[in-house]
Amino acid sequence: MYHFIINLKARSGRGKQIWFLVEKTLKEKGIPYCSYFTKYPSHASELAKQLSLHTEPRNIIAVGGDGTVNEVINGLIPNDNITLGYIPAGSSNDLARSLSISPLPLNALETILNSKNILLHDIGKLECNELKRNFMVSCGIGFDAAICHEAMTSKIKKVFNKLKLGKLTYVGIALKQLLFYQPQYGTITLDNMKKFEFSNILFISIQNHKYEGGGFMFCPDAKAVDQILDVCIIENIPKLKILSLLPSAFKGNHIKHRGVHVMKGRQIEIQMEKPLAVHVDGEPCGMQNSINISCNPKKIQFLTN
Ligand SMILES: Nc1ncnc2c1ncn2[C@@H]1O[C@H](COP(=O)(O)OP(=O)(O)OP(=O)(O)O)[C@@H](O)[C@H]1O
Repeated sequence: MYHFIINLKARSGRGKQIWFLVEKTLKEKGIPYCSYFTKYPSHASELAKQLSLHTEPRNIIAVGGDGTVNEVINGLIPNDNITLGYIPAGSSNDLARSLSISPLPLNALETILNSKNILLHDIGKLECNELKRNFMVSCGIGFDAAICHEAMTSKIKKVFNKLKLGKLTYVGIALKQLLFYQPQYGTITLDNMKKFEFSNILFISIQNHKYEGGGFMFCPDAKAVDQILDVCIIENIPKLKILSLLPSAFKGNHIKHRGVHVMKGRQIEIQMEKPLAVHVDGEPCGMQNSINISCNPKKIQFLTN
């Protein structure tokens, strides 16, 4: 049985059009399904939790953006009876990009209905004080998270999304953040062994997948099945140079630049001088100066081609 958790508000309402198409096809094909609509932020977590408490096999399909999938995996209790599928309906869709899930909803639906392979997908885990949040794609601290924080409350994002210009909002917010952002001293410790110090960190991104932030290939070598996290640190680069560096990250060519460091680890500990914005899968997680990141030992079964 397919259980769809749908965020109709994703991409400023585009989720609604996408669900209309998907539901029409399910009805035409006579496929049994249940649908649940998110009514408020974090509702997807509650729905996923309730669905995963049952013992019979269930396919839980998230329809929305990366934020919706994030909420689903934060509620889901992974077990052998649960498989997760995804129909992208967001504005950045980094999960779909990384897993080569079609941006066309009916193609993504076909993949789910005809799925022959189950991918055992890693789940990243961010911990700081009381806070514990899982992630599918990435988490980050600094400049990139500050953009997520601002985008979440941006009225312009809603307008631009409706005009199918959602990415322009992020460009505008990124330019503004870059202008005022103060790079900071911080340390990163890998696997409780290797400690690195950086004097002027712009941001640190910790990733399961190679893409994040709407198509930036910050960690070209990341794989979401190896229980290893890839880390990209951008430090000590003049602001004007950042402007030329970021476009090169769409193809992963940023890693050749001085000031870009890519590393891997199973246990990542980050200490910053002052609290900075933190995100998981683009969802804000407050201001923190000390975070720990690792992979959950339990993976999630993901429906793929
Ligand atoms: N009914 C609702 N009303 C208001 N907000 C909601 C509702 N349902 C879910 N949300 C919130 O919508 C937010 C954004 O969802 P999502 O990330 O799926 O879409 P997006 O931002 O358009 O896409 P992307 O993350 O790919 O850019 C999430 O933070 C979630 O908590």
